[in-house]
Parts: sequence; C-alpha cells; structure tokens
Amino acid sequence: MPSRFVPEPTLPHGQAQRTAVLLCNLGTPDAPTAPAVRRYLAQFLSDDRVVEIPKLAWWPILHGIILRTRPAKSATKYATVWHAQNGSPLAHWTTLQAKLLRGWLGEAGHNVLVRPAMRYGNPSMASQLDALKAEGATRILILPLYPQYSGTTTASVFDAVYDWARTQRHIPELRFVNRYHDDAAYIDALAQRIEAHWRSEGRGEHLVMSFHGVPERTLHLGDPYHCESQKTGRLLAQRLGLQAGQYTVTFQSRFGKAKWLEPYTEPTLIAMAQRGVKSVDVVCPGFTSDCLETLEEINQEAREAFLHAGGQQFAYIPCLNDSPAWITALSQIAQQHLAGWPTQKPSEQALQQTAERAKAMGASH
Ligand SMILES: C=CC1=C(C)c2cc3[nH]c(cc4nc(cc5[nH]c(cc1n2)c(C)c5CCC(=O)O)C(CCC(=O)O)=C4C)c(C)c3C=C
Ligand SMILES: [Fe+2]
Ligand SMILES: [Fe+2]
Repeated sequence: MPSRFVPEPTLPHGQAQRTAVLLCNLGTPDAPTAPAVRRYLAQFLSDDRVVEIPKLAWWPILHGIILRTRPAKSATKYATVWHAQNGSPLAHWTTLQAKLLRGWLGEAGHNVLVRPAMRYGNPSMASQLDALKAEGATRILILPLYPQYSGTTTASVFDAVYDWARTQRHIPELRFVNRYHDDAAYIDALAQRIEAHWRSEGRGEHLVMSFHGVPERTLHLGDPYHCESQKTGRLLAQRLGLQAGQYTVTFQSRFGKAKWLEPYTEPTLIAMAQRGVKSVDVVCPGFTSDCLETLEEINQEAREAFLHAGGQQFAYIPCLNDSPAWITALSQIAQQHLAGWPTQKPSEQALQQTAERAKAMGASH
C-alpha cells in the first residue's frame, strides 16, 4: 500500500525558521454560473459540520433536489453582486485583507508570510498550506475570519487543517485562533464603521445587527455561536452608547425547514416597519467581508421587504472589509497568538548556512 504521506524535501538540522499566518474564510464559487455554484455548494453542503443530517438521509435530498435546483437560482443572485474586475466580493476582500495584514504586521516589526485560504472552493486550504510549506514555513497560525466560534464554520476550518496535516510527514507547528468576538479592537473597528456612516449619512431610528444564523439545535447541543453573537452585539451597543430599545440582534440566511436561531432578520425588519419604525440602519458584525449574504440578502432582499412593509429609509452599513481599524485589529489578534514564535525573516547568512548544510549533508542525513 502506498504511503499516505507526501514526499518531503530533505531538511538539514538547524533549518531557518519561518512563521506564517493562514487567513481562512468560507469560500465562494469561481464564477457566478450554475455549474460553478453547483461545484461550490456540493463541497459546502457535503460537509457534515455544516449539515448534521446522517448521510443516508441527506444524500438523496442534496443530490436529488438541492444541487439540481439551487445552483441556477443562487447563480442569478451571485451575478448581482459579482464585480467586473474583482469577481466575488468575498474573495476580493479576503485576498486584500491577507495582503494588508502582511504589511501591518511588517510595520509592527514582524516579517511573516500571510496567505488567504478558502474552506470551500479556491484557493483551497490544502493548496495554501502546501504553498506556505514550500516557502519554508515551519510555524503556521490558523486565523479564521469568523469572530464568533461555531462548529459549522470555525471547527470546519480546523478539520481541513487536520486533514491536510494527515498527509504530511513533517507537520509544521500549528496554532489556532478559536474566536475574537469580544476583542476590544474588533468591537472598536465595528463601532468606527457605524459612526462614520452616521456622520456621513445620518442616523436611523434603530440599529439592526444581523448575524448569520445556524440551526437552533446546535445551541442546545453546546455550540457557543449564539452566545458569542449576543455578546458581540452587547459590547458593540455599549461602545456606541446605545440603550436596549435602540438596537436588535437578529439572525439571517436560514437554510432548510428546521428552526434556526431567532429572531430572524427579515421578519424582524417587516414587523418594525409595521410598528411604524420609518428608518433603520443594518450592520452585519459577524461577517468580516461583504459577500452574497450581506450585499444581496440584506442590502437587496431585506431592504425591499422593509420598504414594502412601510419603512421609508433602509441604510446598509458595509462590513469591515479593508477598513484600517479592522486590519489593525486583525494584526493585534495575530500578534497575541504569535507570541513566543520568531517572526523575523531569517538573515541572508542563516539562509545561506542552511543551504550549505543541506548541500554538505546531501540526502543522506
Ligand atoms: C446549510 C447550512 C448553513 C450553515 C449552518 C451556515 C453557517 C454559516 N455560514 C456563514 C457564512 C457564510 N455563508 C455564506 C453562504 C451560504 N451559507 C449557506 C448555508 C449555511 N451556512 C449556503 C447554502 C450559502 C451559499 C449561498 C446560497 O446558495 O444561497 C456566505 C457567503 C458566500 C459568498 O460566496 O459570498 C458566508 C460568508 C457563517 C458565518 C455561518 C455560521 C456561523
Ligand atoms: Fe452560510
Ligand atoms: Fe445564548
């Protein structure tokens, strides 16, 4: 039986150490077309972290119904948010965040490798871990772009890292960031985004903080996502000086027939309009990048629903994206978790010595 381990280059003792950060996000289709969305959804919805239904029951539904009907409908929605040059907003922002993070960490005196990776679709987690290793990374920090921990997202990113590690003979040292839902710099970056919007566009009567939903069952099974989302909401409200009646935490993007976390975003907005609330500001603090779920579901569908129910002004506040306060927060979070790891690029001399030792030892040592 062939070994499951990939062949390793022969590394000399005393190899120069290199530290890296892998910035991980959910992923997105390669194109806003039905076949591309189908490939993406097939991978996403086959993950048993995401859909916790026994395979025997789920497979016929996924392959017989969902993957036949949903790709075309979703592709039409993706087309409305796809950018002519930048493509998928989620991919664009994630790539830019990785680039900026490397620069910010450099400013703070840390010369580390930073790469973006997608849990589903491209660039895949495995391909980016391979690339980091090829660049000489011996220590890798896994930093998901999910502030709130959920088994459906954060844990699934970690699964992909473990799966990759199982194929490696020589595993780099690994560290994982589970959460930063209550990190002061993250909360501050959100608050600055909202305050900037209030300064330039004025302020609505009510602030709706919409988080991605998960099945309610996961809360009862111990998933901390609900509590962490509530805490983010409370800290953000405190930081903005809002009282209880001035904001609402809601959950969006329900999928399937089961009960998901409540209150649901769109019905809440409709009820507000029907109660006579004329203007709302909506922000999505759990999404660090704008994507289909914020640009289409919130800024198009939820807007339409609120205005149709009698609301007069719907303001969507963009996600953190490339805002300087957010990249600062990300860089601080990374630095806290990099503590104790060398973050200097090895000197030319060390790299040369490594190369010379490798040559002298050949493949025999
Ligand atoms: C099927 C169950 C789903 C769970 C559980 C779930 C959790 C979850 N998702 C995000 C973040 C994002 N989800 C996005 C899209 C998306 N999500 C689901 C389903 C579940 N998500 C589907 C089927 C889709 C695809 C879109 C569609 O066909 O309607 C996205 C956007 C991706 C993009 O390309 O823009 C994000 C981001 C979180 C944070 C989360 C749990 C906490
Ligand atoms: Fe989702
Ligand atoms: Fe809770």
